[in-house]
Amino acid sequence: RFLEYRKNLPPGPFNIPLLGSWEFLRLWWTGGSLTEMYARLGDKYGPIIFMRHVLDAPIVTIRQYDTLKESGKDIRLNGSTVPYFFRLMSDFNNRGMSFSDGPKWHLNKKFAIATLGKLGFNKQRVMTMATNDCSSAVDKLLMKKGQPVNIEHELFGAITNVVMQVLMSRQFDIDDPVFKQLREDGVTLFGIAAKLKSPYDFAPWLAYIAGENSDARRLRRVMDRFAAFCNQVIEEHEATICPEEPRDYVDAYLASMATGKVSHMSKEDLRVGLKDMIVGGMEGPSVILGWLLLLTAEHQEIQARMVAEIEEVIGFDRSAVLDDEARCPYVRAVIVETMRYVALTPFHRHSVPHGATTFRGYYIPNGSIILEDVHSCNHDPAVFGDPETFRPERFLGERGEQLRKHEATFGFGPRMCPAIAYSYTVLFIFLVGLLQRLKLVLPEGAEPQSNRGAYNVGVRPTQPLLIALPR
Ligand code: HEM
Repeated sequence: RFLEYRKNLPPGPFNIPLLGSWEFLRLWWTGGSLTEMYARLGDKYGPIIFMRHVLDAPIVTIRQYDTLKESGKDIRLNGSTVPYFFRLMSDFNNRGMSFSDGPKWHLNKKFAIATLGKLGFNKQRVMTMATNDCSSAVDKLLMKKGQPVNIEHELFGAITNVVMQVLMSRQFDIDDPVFKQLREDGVTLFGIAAKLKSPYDFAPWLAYIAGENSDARRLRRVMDRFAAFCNQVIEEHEATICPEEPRDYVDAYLASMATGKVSHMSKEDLRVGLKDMIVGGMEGPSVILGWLLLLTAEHQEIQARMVAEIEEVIGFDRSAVLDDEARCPYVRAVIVETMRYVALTPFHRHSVPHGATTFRGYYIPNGSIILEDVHSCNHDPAVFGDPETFRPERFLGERGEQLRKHEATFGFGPRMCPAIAYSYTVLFIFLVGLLQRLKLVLPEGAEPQSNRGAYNVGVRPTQPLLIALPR
């Protein structure tokens, strides 16, 4: 470790041996914001910052678009199997997608992108499913008769059911105890995954003696419940599959596995990968939709401009179809601006799993945690001018198209979210479907939403209440 200190490490603040950087200690003590801390350090040290955490654990933070784009392409900086909790979430066997790496991850991800493209992520099919789910959500909101509703909760079932159909041809009632448990487990999983370091990274055996309420035991229970659920889904599919006509993602995987031509595929990999997609598919779209509607309610002038565009292009009597997305540039701009402004996952966490490496001439130690500071990219004043203002117009026209590249919510390079096109389509359908029939307002006295909401891998709205009135 001493020799490591003498290498050409990236710049960063002073580290106290074994205790790590004073900056982390202060953050832990004062409960400050990680994004603000890195904004301050970035001004001083530049786009690559080196710090140590407790027990000297190396943390390399990468900031700003150009640097992030370059590091995103470097597969050595995009591993996922160093933290103990990540290994637990990939079954300690490098399975699935979100918490695995190496050639097997690459092949599983390639399969997922290709299959989801052919199946439900085929835009027209997603549009039809989303339209139906959105329409029943609007009916439910109208039944609230102007009472403030927790919009994230109300729409969670509708938007999540679209991805559930694509993955496993299932729809759930929002009060279904299985669905509720899946959601709760997804939130717990993200909460634990957000921790920068855990004692189990240094001493995995601690997990054997940890108490019932420790993170290790809680996560183990979450994983067991996901395993039981996914195994049941897989068994049901095996009993009813018709390999020539896959109904959903699980069918497609089983059919491909049965050909025997693909050595990286197994039922265990399917189980863990399915868990990754359920968790990703539940959390991302529902939280972003909540933000989208709250910001729409807060900025009435933006809502009015969207409604005018919808009226002109689609009208109020028919649902949106495939071509409408391109014909409603302002609605699209509002969705992109929401992604940028909120920066749902302000830090993407990867790691360096197989030996030390270098980046832009700097030495990056083996086992380093790589933090991609997405917030710095989405809120770069040099690129966006007024990043703290919610201003969808910035994404209109040719300049807007150029600017979209700097919006980094879905990540960079090979580690990018596999469901980007799907997410934009579903959000478009829901936003149009809701605005065609509802006027959204904030309850009286509600505070404007802050994008510094509670951080739990993703940033959730502080107060997700709004009123839906018939239009
Ligand atoms: C608005 C919606 C969504 C947002 C904002 C979002 C965001 C993200 C982000 C930030 C990552 C990590 C990128 C990185 O580590 O660099 C990711 C990865 C992932 N997402 Fe999404 N996501 C969304 C929707 C979905 C949906 C609907 C699914 C399920 C089908 C999904 C499945 C996944 C999976 C499996 C990964 C892991 C990919 C990998 O590590 O290689 N996401 N997503």
